[in-house]
Amino acid sequence: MSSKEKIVKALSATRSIGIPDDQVKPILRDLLKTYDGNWKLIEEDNYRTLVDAYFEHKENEELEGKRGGLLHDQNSPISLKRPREGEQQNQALPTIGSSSHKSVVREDKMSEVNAGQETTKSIQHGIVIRPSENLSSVKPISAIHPDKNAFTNGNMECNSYQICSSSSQCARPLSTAPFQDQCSSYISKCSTSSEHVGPITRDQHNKRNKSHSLYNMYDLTKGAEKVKISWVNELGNESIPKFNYIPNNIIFQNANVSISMARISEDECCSSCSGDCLLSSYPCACARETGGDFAYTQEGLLKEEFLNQCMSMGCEPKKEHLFYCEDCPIERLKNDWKPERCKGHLLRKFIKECWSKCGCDMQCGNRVVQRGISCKLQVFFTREGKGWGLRTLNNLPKGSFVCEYVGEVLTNTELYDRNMQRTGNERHTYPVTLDADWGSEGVLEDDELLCLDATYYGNVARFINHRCSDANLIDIPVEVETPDHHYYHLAFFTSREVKALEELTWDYAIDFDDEDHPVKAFECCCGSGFCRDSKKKHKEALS
Ligand SMILES: C[S@@+](CC[C@H](N)C(=O)[O-])C[C@H]1O[C@@H](n2cnc3c(N)ncnc32)[C@H](O)[C@@H]1O
Repeated sequence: MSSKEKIVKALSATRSIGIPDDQVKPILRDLLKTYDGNWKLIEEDNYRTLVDAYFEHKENEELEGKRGGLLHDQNSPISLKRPREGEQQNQALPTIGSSSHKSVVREDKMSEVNAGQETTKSIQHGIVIRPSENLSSVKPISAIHPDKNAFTNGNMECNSYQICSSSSQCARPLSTAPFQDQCSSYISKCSTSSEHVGPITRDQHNKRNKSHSLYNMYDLTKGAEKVKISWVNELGNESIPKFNYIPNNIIFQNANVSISMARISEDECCSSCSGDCLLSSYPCACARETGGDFAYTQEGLLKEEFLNQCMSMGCEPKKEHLFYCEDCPIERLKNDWKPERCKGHLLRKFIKECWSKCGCDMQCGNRVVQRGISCKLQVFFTREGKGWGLRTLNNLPKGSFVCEYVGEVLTNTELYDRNMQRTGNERHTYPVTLDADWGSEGVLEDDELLCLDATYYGNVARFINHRCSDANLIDIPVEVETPDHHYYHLAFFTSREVKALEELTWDYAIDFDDEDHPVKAFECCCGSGFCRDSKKKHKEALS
């Protein structure tokens, strides 16, 4: 069917429920723009997205009319105007959608944190530092055994309640309450809620979508990223969960992240460079971390060799990639009075990007992650029972940067404390440990080890679901402003070519068979032929 025919069909569907063509046309034009011309998403469910968008638009128009303001100009019926870069950062952070499963703890925490956010003082590349006095209502850290959270993962370190920031397999799941068995409830929810046939009426729409906001649907970042990120639920009524979108990490309270020019030596930057370091005749100091060769190609992709090395290190780490500590806290946790010898901790490969002390410009080819998301992404409700997921709307070549994992920077102790306050009813968890450089720092105490928690504040990466072994994303640690690797950025790159509309997935490195772990892992619905969740496979075999 030609585009013209598709438009005629769409207009006749909306006309049949009384929506005038001239009013729906600009909405359709905007949806096509947002979905990158993907008609499938508009046609599905008898043009439900289009009808929803129309009613949302109408509601917003009425609201604005009441307030005496104009929502948009006539040429742009759905105004998606975003602030220019930089404008957003000193504003209150945007809140998304509404959660159908709120917890008291979460609500309390949100208001506490919101109180602090208004007085954000300084914003430094990648990290917004908030004065701790604004967060004085947040519960102080209780005395916790330093190793209470730490668990062994074969030859790797992980912390309980956290996703391993490594593609290696862990011998223990790193799960918290939301990692509990949720698949079945999701599936039953989906199958009952997707029965809508025919375009919906305004009343139906109002009842169902009270909390939807057209603006959120078009861009869940609310202008915080360079690109808009839309979200859709093609299966039911559930709205996107409530969280505050932040494009850069924010320190929660006690995390020791020291960013200073003085700490960056001349050897650790390229102050004499200019323009684009990738074009210079010899690699500058910033390529030293990656063996004298930049990790990126001039097209902005990760170099194949570097990517393959990272992937194979994760799957089958060699002895030289492992750090063995003398008094391993992980082994000590298992058997305090007679600990076994350390099994080794993976020393991961880092990318090092140029930064503010370097002489090159922002368009330098060695500044990919810090420039932020540039591909077209969409958050969608998955069919398999995993909740929300992330997909790409464009084909992505192997080695493409997708996004960084962004959240609040917490110490492991703070995360433990936060987890203790959870109700246990949360469906999903969003913490990641920054433990890629275990070896060089020696054994870290829990109030030194850093984590990222995207539960309340995070970016689009919080929607990336797990897939066992053959996920299409790999997480790679990236040094930007802190040469010591205690704090770093965690960036996702495609590990192979990914086609438009494919879900983007990441191997959380969970061991689903670990019966001893105090918290049950979620039942894996990844659908991979290499799925490690044997219980799930067993269930499927029986049915
Ligand atoms: C980082 S969140 C991912 C986004 C989440 N699906 C959502 O709706 O917000 C991690 C949570 O997603 C769910 N999840 C991720 N991968 C899954 C999988 N393969 N099977 C089942 N649930 C999964 C689990 O509940 C997990 O705690």
